[in-house]
Amino acid sequence: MFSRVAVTGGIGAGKSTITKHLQERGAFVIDYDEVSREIVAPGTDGLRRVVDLFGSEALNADGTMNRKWVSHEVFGRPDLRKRFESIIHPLIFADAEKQESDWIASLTGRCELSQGSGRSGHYCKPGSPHRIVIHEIPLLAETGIARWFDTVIDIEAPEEVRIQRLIESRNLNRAEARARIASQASEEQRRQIATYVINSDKPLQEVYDEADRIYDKLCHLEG
Ligand SMILES: CC(C)(COP(=O)(O)OP(=O)(O)OC[C@H]1O[C@@H](n2cnc3c(N)ncnc32)[C@H](O)[C@@H]1O)[C@@H](O)C(=O)NCCC(=O)NCCS
Ligand SMILES: Nc1ncnc2c1ncn2[C@@H]1O[C@H](COP(=O)(O)OP(=O)(O)OP(=O)(O)O)[C@@H](O)[C@H]1O
Repeated sequence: MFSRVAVTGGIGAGKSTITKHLQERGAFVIDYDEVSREIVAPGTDGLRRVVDLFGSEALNADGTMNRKWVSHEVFGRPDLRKRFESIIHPLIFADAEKQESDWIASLTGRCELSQGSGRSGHYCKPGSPHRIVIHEIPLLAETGIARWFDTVIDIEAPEEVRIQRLIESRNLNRAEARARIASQASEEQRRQIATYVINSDKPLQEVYDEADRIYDKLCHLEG
């Protein structure tokens, strides 16, 4: 069988760090931030629609989307952010669904598929090797799609810790970090949709050990 797992958490909480670790343990990972870049690459319908919304100021000289400029426009202006997201999110979900279907197709022969209750409608038969697909979705609580997943792992860290991480590693200043956090669901809202919560405000090895315990449990599920 396989399990559909969502990893979520506020910006800078440590989602990518944990997901990358679980990828090394064999999970198939779909990174929604990465997909969000691909669907606005030069020449895509996504980028054309973004330019329709914002005008050509949304473009860098080389024709790529000017992410810094778009960030300044959308964070702090919820109406504009919603319009932007209404273009981007359906494209992200469609791409992620395709990545998952392709992955399922690649399991054929290695894992017997049967109809199941998941969104994709396929589960590997009991007794087949267990596979985990992780969807890394920053805005899981915001987009209301948690029910698509068998398990939701929520990564959390105190806001000040996340702000410091963003300043150090993301080239964001304090005001930009705060504006992004203010655009996201609250910790309480994320906890409400979570099967498991991992606090990432501790040494990385301890975080990995906690993630491993959850991963091991998921791998032994029977379907
Ligand atoms: C606004 C954009 C251009 C900023 O680009 P930038 O390179 O600075 O950030 P990046 O894409 O690496 O995202 C970093 C983090 O910002 C946060 N974030 C991104 N988009 C949003 C949003 N619409 N609302 C709240 N937080 C967001 C997430 O925590 C994400 O992990 C970009 O994030 C984007 O296109 N956002 C819309 C797509 C989206 O919603 N992505 C989240 C996937 S569900
Ligand atoms: N337990 C930890 N201890 C120290 N630093 C950490 C820890 N977890 C994550 N970090 C660091 O914090 C930064 C943000 O982590 P990461 O990129 O995993 O977060 P994220 O939730 O994926 O962020 P985003 O929402 O921006 O994609 C990175 O520089 C990472 O190395």
